Amino acid sequence: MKHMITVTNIHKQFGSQSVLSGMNFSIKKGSIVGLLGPNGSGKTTMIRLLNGVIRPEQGTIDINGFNPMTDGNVIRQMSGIVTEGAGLYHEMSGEDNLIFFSEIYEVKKVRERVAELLKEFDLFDHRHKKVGTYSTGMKKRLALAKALLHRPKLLFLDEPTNGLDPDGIRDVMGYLTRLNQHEQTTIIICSHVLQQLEDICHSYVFMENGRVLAKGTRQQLEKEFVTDIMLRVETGLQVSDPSYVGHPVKRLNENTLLFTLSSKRDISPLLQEILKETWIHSTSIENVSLESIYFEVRRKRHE
Ligand SMILES: Nc1ncnc2c1ncn2[C@@H]1O[C@H](COP(=O)(O)OP(=O)(O)OP(=O)(O)O)[C@@H](O)[C@H]1O
Repeated sequence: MKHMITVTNIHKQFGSQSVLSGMNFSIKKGSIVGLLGPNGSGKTTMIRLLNGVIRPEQGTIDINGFNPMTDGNVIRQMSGIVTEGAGLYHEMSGEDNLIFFSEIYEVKKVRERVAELLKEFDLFDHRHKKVGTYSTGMKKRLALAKALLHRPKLLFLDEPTNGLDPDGIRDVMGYLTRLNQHEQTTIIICSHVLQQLEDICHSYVFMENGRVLAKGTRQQLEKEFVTDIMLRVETGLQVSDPSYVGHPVKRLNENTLLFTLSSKRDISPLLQEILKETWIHSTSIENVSLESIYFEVRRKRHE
């Protein structure tokens, strides 16, 4: 598959502060990628470089064959961006905001496109209200609609779910998944709320202090960084040893045991062994969530 973005050895300083020091990663066309890292790790700076708003001291960026430093306008035409500020006009209605930005982006059939997006984002009934009176969720949805007016092939989202309630988060995530499936839009999401990204991202770039700590699909990261599997089993099994059929085990409460396994392949034989003796009501792997992989990556990198 072809790459939409290739970032090679990017360095960026603000005054004497080095913010990015040798960033390398690439993003496949049509994928959803999570750019993750703690506050101040340089995520927003990276997005601004990709957009051609600021320039690096060193390194190259290729976006679909274009260079943000010289072809910023082409890249802004083919991409949409949602940032914290969102750049909406609060004294204007939601609809007028979208019409205004349609002209900037030279959108064709403005009325139809604006109505379509207002409906898609559940804002049609509120289209005549001033944006200043909108709730946080409505503003976020309008910002997304604004970013999508010109049907961009590439979408940058900086903390798209900040301030949203659980329903709002689910709606935005659902919309992004559909957009990616129907239009093959490449989507880059910066966030530190890992749980929300788990279901929608195809791959991840973990950042820290302006560097890439690790990157890959969840399966790749799991393979590289998760050595032991922690399996939680709700069962009537009575164990007295610190181990059962060769696997270390710890009792968490009356009916719950935590097994440490060296691979997922150990799960079926272990459960079969338990079932010979007693019941099992549920099992779950404790340490393969995106969040625990992320902590494991950081722990291993700091060893
Ligand atoms: N225009 C600027 N001038 C000076 N310093 C800046 C500028 N923009 C960012 N920085 C600094 O660069 C560092 C990285 O900031 P950046 O906003 O890229 O991080 P981030 O990973 O997006 O963080 P957050 O999760 O808090 O949004 C911070 O120390 C910030 O203070």
